[in-house]
Amino acid sequence: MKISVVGTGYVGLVSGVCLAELGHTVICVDVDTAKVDQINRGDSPIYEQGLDELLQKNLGTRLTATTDLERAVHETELSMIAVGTPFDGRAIDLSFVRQAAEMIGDALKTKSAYHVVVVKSTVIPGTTDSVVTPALENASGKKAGADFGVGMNPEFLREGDAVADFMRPDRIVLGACDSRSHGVMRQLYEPFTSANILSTNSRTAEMIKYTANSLLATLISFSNEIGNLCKKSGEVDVAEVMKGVHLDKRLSPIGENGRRIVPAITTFIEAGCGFGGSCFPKDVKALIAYGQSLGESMSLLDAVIRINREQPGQIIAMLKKHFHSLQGVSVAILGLAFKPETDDMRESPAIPVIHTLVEQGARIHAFDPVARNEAKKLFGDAITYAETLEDALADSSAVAILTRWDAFKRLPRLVQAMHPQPLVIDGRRMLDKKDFDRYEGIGMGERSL
Ligand SMILES: NC(=O)c1ccc[n+]([C@@H]2O[C@H](COP(=O)([O-])OP(=O)(O)OC[C@H]3O[C@@H](n4cnc5c(N)ncnc54)[C@H](O)[C@@H]3O)[C@@H](O)[C@H]2O)c1
Ligand SMILES: O=c1ccn([C@@H]2O[C@H](COP(=O)(O)OP(=O)(O)O[C@H]3O[C@H](CO)[C@@H](O)[C@H](O)[C@H]3O)[C@@H](O)[C@H]2O)c(=O)[nH]1
Repeated sequence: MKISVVGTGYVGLVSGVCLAELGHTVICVDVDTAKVDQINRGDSPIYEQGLDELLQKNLGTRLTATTDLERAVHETELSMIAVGTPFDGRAIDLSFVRQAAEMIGDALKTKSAYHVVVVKSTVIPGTTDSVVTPALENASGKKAGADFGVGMNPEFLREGDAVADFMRPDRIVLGACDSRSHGVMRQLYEPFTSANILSTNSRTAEMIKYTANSLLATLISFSNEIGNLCKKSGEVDVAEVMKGVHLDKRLSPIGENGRRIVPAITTFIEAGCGFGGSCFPKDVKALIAYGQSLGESMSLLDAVIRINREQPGQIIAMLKKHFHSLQGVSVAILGLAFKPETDDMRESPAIPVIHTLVEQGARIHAFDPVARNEAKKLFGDAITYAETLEDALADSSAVAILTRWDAFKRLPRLVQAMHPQPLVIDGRRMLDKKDFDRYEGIGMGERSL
């Protein structure tokens, strides 16, 4: 199938490259000439495991990039809109989606063959039907359903695992205005014979995406609230508590052989220093705003966001337990991006942690295996940036782990060689307390083993 993907950010580029790998012919379109040129050189503008290899493998044969949206629409059967939908504090900003739809509609004006337009961006329920479809109809002078198809296909990939998630989807949600559009959209994913495909209307597809992210964010804030309580209640460890809770057969069913089926919920229950990234904070806030615009209080999701906003403060509180003042204290911060395997700093818990520590006079030596350049754009000279884990630890009085990078598992050996050992603050509960002289873990009560 011939596909054009409009927007070459995380979602657009990963989708375009992976669809080409599946055998489709893909034209990636972006308004950003520098990005387009970079893609055409075989160099991905984003850091994502395995993406460069697949890009280089398919480039020039099944994959090309361009700024010429009109040509891309004319040469393909389906266009995917994968542009940003930032949250402006009150509602999601649909200007990029609207603009992309108008540009596609303009191109459809001079195209006689049937074309399907699919929204892949995360948009609030009703957007595809009441914003995208009218924009396409007005610009093209044609009628949705009769002259062209429209659909909504939310994306569930995780940054850092985006290629693997796209290539092995656990579900594909297809919303569309009619069965013809549904049929064309199904062809996109024909190679995925074992994925669950849920066909519905666009409004439901839009709601599924927000609900999925809101549930995961809720699980995290729930674990963090319980973790903060465990921390204060003595010999209690949130990791053990969650294990005990999730052995409930209603959460982790038992199969016919008497063994547990893959536990239903084993992830997103890890207490930590909070969730970040370009999706959870934005999507939960957007759903709250949408719900409140319809008269719903959305109080549960409001609490999810409030707990998350306060959670990085746990790192500061643990440090303050050990240092009378943070003035002049040398702190190694490990992990700057919002999670491992990405250089994405958007809404990273490291941002409030570092700003607070700098305000209180601490000296920060920060290390992240891939996010150093992105972090420099945010913190400039206010902190120093280590090249290696060893370099970050040198002369530190405290070490705070903010993301779960595998590389940080070397920490016990490195810390044990230091005299005196720095205080270790484990914001992701990835290390063993027993390996350190002085250790504080999120959600781990004072005297827990
Ligand atoms: N990042 C993720 O992990 C993720 C996962 C699932 C869903 N989403 C959703 O997917 C959407 C895109 O997110 P992203 O992170 O890929 O965004 P992004 O900001 O990384 O990329 C958007 C791209 O669209 C381009 N663009 C804007 N207007 C354009 C136009 N008119 N024509 C062509 N290109 C245009 C921009 O130049 C940019 O390259 C958002 O709605 C987001 O919520 C993101
Ligand atoms: O038990 C956990 C799991 C995650 N996190 C944090 O949650 C955030 C988000 O993590 P993750 O979900 O792995 O990353 P994203 O790339 O933001 O992916 C989410 O957001 C995407 C964009 O909508 C969706 O497509 C994905 O399905 C959804 O998992 C990160 O800051 C993690 O540190 C925790 O604190 N505890």
